[in-house]
Amino acid sequence: MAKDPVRVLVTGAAGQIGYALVPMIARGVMLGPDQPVILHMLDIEPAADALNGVRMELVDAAFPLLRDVVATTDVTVACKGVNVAVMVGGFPRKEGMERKDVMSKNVSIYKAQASALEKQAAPDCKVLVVANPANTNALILKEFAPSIPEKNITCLTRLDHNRALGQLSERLKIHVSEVKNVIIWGNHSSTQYPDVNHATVTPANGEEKPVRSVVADDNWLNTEFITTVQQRGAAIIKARKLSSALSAASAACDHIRDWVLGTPKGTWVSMGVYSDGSYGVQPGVIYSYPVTCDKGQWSIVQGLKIDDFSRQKMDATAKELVEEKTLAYSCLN
Ligand SMILES: NC(=O)c1ccc[n+]([C@@H]2O[C@H](COP(=O)([O-])OP(=O)(O)OC[C@H]3O[C@@H](n4cnc5c(N)ncnc54)[C@H](O)[C@@H]3O)[C@@H](O)[C@H]2O)c1
Ligand SMILES: O=C(O)C[C@H](O)C(=O)O
Repeated sequence: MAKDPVRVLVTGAAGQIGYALVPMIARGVMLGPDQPVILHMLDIEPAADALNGVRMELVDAAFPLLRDVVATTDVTVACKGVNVAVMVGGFPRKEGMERKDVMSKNVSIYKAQASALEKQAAPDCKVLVVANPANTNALILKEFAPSIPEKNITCLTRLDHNRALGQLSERLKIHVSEVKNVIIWGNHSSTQYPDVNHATVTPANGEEKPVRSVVADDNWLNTEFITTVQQRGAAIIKARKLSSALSAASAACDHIRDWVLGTPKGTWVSMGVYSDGSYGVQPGVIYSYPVTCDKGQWSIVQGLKIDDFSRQKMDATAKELVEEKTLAYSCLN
């Protein structure tokens, strides 16, 4: 018997990420090849024509899984009954801008959209915030939508996680699927800490080994690898004059797919989630942790050994998140 369709909201759907993301969702990349979807697309009035163009292309693409499309500039209509909300709408960083520069514009959007989601979305709606500053936008959304369970509000650090896997696979000249269990700790910003201390490499038909021993270059792992992953967003902006879009859309699909359908046994992924104090991170910020997912619920991987190098980097990114939170509230006053 065919499954009931799932309603997926994409805000900022007329933008770059939106344009890459909606066909992926309509093809089953996010929720599976047997899961029909109804796409809800929201953008603002100046982008209404472009949004209608995207809607027309979705019709023209004749996706078998796509049951309906709602394309609107009305946030109440957009959020009605949605089961998954991917919040991409906002203003992206341009070359030369720091992420803090987009803070004031974007946190006010997330405060306003929090109440629409709270009132209109399905009670079990899973929310993924992509727009920057992603962790702090997600925190504002959580704080202004108190009836949405906090476990249902997350932000995207899967792109950073995938970038770390990509760097290791390039360095080792192996396929990316042979590397797993990197961790992105903290903020989706240049203070994030990409940690390889628990990551492993498993060659086809080979034995699983720690990434550190296979790379055999601690200096590279502790310096260039980290800064390359931290600065990758800026490098893409410099090269494209636009921020990353196809990789962000793909990572958003990975994030929701693993959350809904589960992570493979023995594998964790990185997600920005509301801190419960795990690993000495203060509660009250959305911090990226290693998580496993089962039956639609994520859990933080516990008990990993943290050395002094990691501790200092995990604390630095937590400190930035606390500062961002203060700055966000000052922008809202
Ligand atoms: N977390 C990540 O890994 C990650 C990666 C890449 C980009 N981003 C962020 O994602 C966001 C989107 O990037 P993009 O390149 O698609 O930008 P974009 O400018 O191409 O698209 C953003 C869209 O949002 C719309 N928008 C603005 N205000 C809105 C509102 N109040 N409601 C609904 N829609 C609204 C705009 O009209 C535009 O169509 C940016 O904030 C960017 O920095 C995050
Ligand atoms: O860094 C940015 O502003 C863009 C985005 O968050 C990215 O990581 O590519």
